[in-house]
Order: sequence, then structure tokens, then C-alpha cells
Amino acid sequence: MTTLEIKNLNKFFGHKQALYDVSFDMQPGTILGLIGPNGAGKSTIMKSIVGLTNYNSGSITIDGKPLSKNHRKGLQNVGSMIESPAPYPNLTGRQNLKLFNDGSTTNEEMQQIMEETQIIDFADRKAKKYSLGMKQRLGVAIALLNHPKLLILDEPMNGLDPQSTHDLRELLVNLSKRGISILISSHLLDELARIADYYVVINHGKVIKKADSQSFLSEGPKTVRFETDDLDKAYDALVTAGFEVTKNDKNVEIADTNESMNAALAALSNAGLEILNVSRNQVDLEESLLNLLTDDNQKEAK
Ligand SMILES: Nc1ncnc2c1ncn2[C@@H]1O[C@H](COP(=O)(O)OP(=O)(O)OP(=O)(O)O)[C@@H](O)[C@H]1O
Repeated sequence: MTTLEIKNLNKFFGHKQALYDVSFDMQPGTILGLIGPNGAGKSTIMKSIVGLTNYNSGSITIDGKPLSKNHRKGLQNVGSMIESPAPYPNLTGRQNLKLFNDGSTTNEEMQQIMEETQIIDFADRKAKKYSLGMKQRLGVAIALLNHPKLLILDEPMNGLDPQSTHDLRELLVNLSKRGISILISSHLLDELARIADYYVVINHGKVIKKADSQSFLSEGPKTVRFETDDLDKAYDALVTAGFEVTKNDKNVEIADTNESMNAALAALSNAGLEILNVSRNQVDLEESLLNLLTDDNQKEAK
């Protein structure tokens, strides 16, 4: 059964429309990256799902159950950490978890959550003494209480050091393997690219792209880079052979097409150059996103 289905969601703040007919869905056990620039509407979508804000029209269905527009937070089946996590500062991590437990999480499960999110070592310290990274981890632990089928995490990697980011990534992948769907927004696109199965791109409150991670990245331009013993000469040789060339500190780069590799290699070796390395490159998530946003903003400006 579809875990989350959002259809034609519209949201106004006063006269200002923040979401325009946003629609997408999530299947069980998938990680969906919600991406877009600041102010695009990502948090508003997440808040609408958990009832932190109401919406004007459209529908949200979780695990087959439609939500009303003014539903309260504390939804069954949904765990969330939206904007900064807000544990009670004068309670310890463990006490916070107990407080957010609706009674369905056993002590053993609570222990497992504390271990998985690695808050166990500071679980008996007051939350006000936590660093940002520790608070983030406690936020994820709270989201994991009560057996969620859907986890909604807004910028969960903020403030985490590289080891903690790595650990959180592993945890999220393991949770998705257990069938939990994870909706995650992050500006740390390299991190997101390592775990997301699908992306939904938001710009100015509209969905401008939905794609699985493979096709999202493979649609972008590909290039081939050559390292040689003389980059200036390599640049000239490729330009003379009719290529559009970019010269970097370490290599020269051309568009990767079916014919370009052989023709470029021939041009470089005819110029007497020693080819030290050849690499094919696909655009990364950040580049794909920037290309998409540039196209969309140009369309809007017309
Ligand atoms: N409480 C509010 N009152 C009025 N406008 C709001 C409110 N919350 C958000 N907005 C507006 O709605 C739009 C979407 O904001 P939102 O916070 O959802 O963006 P975002 O994609 O999450 O951005 P960021 O990446 O900066 O978190 C923005 O134009 C924002 O100014």
C-alpha cells in the first residue's frame, strides 16, 4: 500500500501562495529526497503532513487513511523531526523519549532506539546540555518512537560531524530496508545522494521534477576528462579538432558523446601528447539541481 499520497496540495499564507498543486507519493521502504532552494516550500509540505500547519486544498493520505485539513499533530504511523528538534531542555534524553512514547514502545525497543541513534552514552544527561548534533540524534530517536511507517526528517544532518552523518545515513538505510518510508529534506546534497531512491524537486512552491535517483542523475550532461603531460597543448589540439573544451587545473574536459572519446583520443595522440588518465563523469546531484532550477527560473521569467 502507498505509504504517503499527496494530491494537489495548495497552501496560502495570507494572500501569498506557498504551495501550488503539489502532488507526489511514496511507496513503503523508500527514501525520498525533497530538494529545492530556501523558501521553496519543503518545510511547508512537511508541516502540512504532520499537522503543524493546515492547508487550503488538496489531500494527504497516509497508509490508505485520508487526513483532514486541520488534523492535529501526533499522527499514528508518522514520526517526524521538522525544523530544529525541540526536546524538553530540563529533561534527560531518556526522560524525553519516555514522554513522547505513546505507550506502544516497549523498554527494549526504547533501548534499541537509543543504541541505533547513538544517544545511549548521554541518555541520562539533561537535553539542555546537548550539542546541536546530540539534539539532532535525540530528535531522530523521538521520531522513531511508536513504530512509524513514515519518517519525516527536515535537515536531519545539520550540525552532525562526519562520523555521526555516516552513522545516521546507515541508520536511515537500515530503517528503509525494514519497510519504513523516509521523507527527508537536506541541503547537504552529497549526503542525500548517497541514500535517496527518489527525488522531488520544489521551486517557488511547485513540483518541478519527480524522478528516481538513477534517471535524475543520468539525464544531466556527461563529460569526459583527459589528463595529459601538457594541458595547454591538449586544449589547443582538441579545439583544433572542433571540440568545445574546458581547461581545469588538472585536465581538459569535453562533452561525452558516442563519438567524442575516440576522436579526442586521436587528436591528443596525433599532437604527440602523453595521455595520463581518462575519466568519464556524470553530473552530481547539486549540478543537476542547479541546472533544473536555472531552466525553471528562466521559464518563469518569460
Ligand atoms: N509562517 C509563515 N508565515 C508566512 N509565510 C511563511 C510562513 N512559513 C513559510 N512561509 C513562506 O512560505 C514559503 C515556503 O517556505 P518554507 O519554509 O516551506 O521553505 P523551505 O523550502 O522549507 O525553505 P528552507 O530550505 O529555507 O527551509 C516561503 O516564501 C516562506 O517565506
